[in-house]
Amino acid sequence: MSRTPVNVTVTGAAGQIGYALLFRIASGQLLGPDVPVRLRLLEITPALKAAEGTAMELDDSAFPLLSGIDITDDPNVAFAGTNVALLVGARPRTKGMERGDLLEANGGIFKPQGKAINDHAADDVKVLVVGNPANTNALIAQAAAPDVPAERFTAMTRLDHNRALTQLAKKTGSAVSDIRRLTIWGNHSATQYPDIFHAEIAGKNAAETVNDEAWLADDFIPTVAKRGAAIIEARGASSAASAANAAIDHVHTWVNGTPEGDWTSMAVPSDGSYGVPEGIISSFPVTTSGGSYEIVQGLEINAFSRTRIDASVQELSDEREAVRALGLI
Ligand SMILES: NC(=O)c1ccc[n+]([C@@H]2O[C@H](COP(=O)([O-])OP(=O)(O)OC[C@H]3O[C@@H](n4cnc5c(N)ncnc54)[C@H](O)[C@@H]3O)[C@@H](O)[C@H]2O)c1
Ligand SMILES: O=C(O)C[C@H](O)C(=O)O
Repeated sequence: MSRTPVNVTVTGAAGQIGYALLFRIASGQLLGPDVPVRLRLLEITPALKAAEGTAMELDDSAFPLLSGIDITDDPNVAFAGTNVALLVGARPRTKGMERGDLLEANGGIFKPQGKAINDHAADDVKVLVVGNPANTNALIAQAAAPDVPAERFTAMTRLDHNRALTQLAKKTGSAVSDIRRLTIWGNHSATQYPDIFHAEIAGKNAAETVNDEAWLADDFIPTVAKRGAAIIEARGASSAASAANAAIDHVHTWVNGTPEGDWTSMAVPSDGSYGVPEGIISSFPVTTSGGSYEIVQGLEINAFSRTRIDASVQELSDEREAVRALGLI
């Protein structure tokens, strides 16, 4: 291994997603088959032993690209020199918890982590927030890191993007690899809007190919938007391997670029594009190149899409107001 290892921090490393994610990072699927990685695992103190168990299994896998593993319950240590930060650990909603309680509990996690990233991460740090509510958790972390360029803080809607690809492929009898330019707009929540009006299937417009607005409104959109809840209902636990897969996809695309003529979906700080209020972390169509991303510009938004984008963006604005009122941003 001649290259300096890339430091990758994973929070919530002993959780379900962590277990599905770490082995794929160590095998080179996150950054590439020639990029050595050093893993930093952050957990809460009671879960350190479980994280150590996972680290033992990582050792036992003898991954040629894995140059070392550090385990800690201190964010300042976990984010020291980190190049890629995957913020997975979060406080789940429990019975009787109001939305405000959930945001406040997560503020207690993401604010100090944002500050630790601000104070200790490498200059080129890229942050992906997976832990829910992902968009607003990313906003909280970003607000606590004024010295890090805001655009380095992103949240994950790639799982929604991948879910939408498969639903559309099934409906049209095509392969997921035939589909390009699909977009998830807004929040990683049930208000998200999977948009196929600019998508193409084997070069033909997807909405025209489907030609079934009732299916779009009553089947496709709710199936994608409520898929997380459907998985919880079926498994008794939230999606883990598919979420880890999407996290790998998100960072891999961010670092290595989108294919020519295609784009992906990432929740990123809005620059005001498409009427989305500046600063909220909302999902957009983005292209990536050379380790940076750009929001795709100039798409025509029809009335069907406008209503749905606005509804999801309104939810994000409300979440921003709620965390502002709690003093979290
Ligand atoms: N954005 C998405 O598409 C998406 C998809 C699936 C799941 N999720 C979310 O990802 C999160 C993790 O899911 P999971 O199934 O791995 O949950 P999990 O409960 O199995 O694991 C979470 C882990 O985070 C740890 N943790 C809690 N607070 C922490 C802190 N302050 N610092 C470090 N670690 C901490 C816990 O100890 C636990 O090990 C959840 O919020 C879930 O809702 C998001
Ligand atoms: O953890 C959840 O609430 C669901 C998760 O965000 C998912 O989309 O699978």
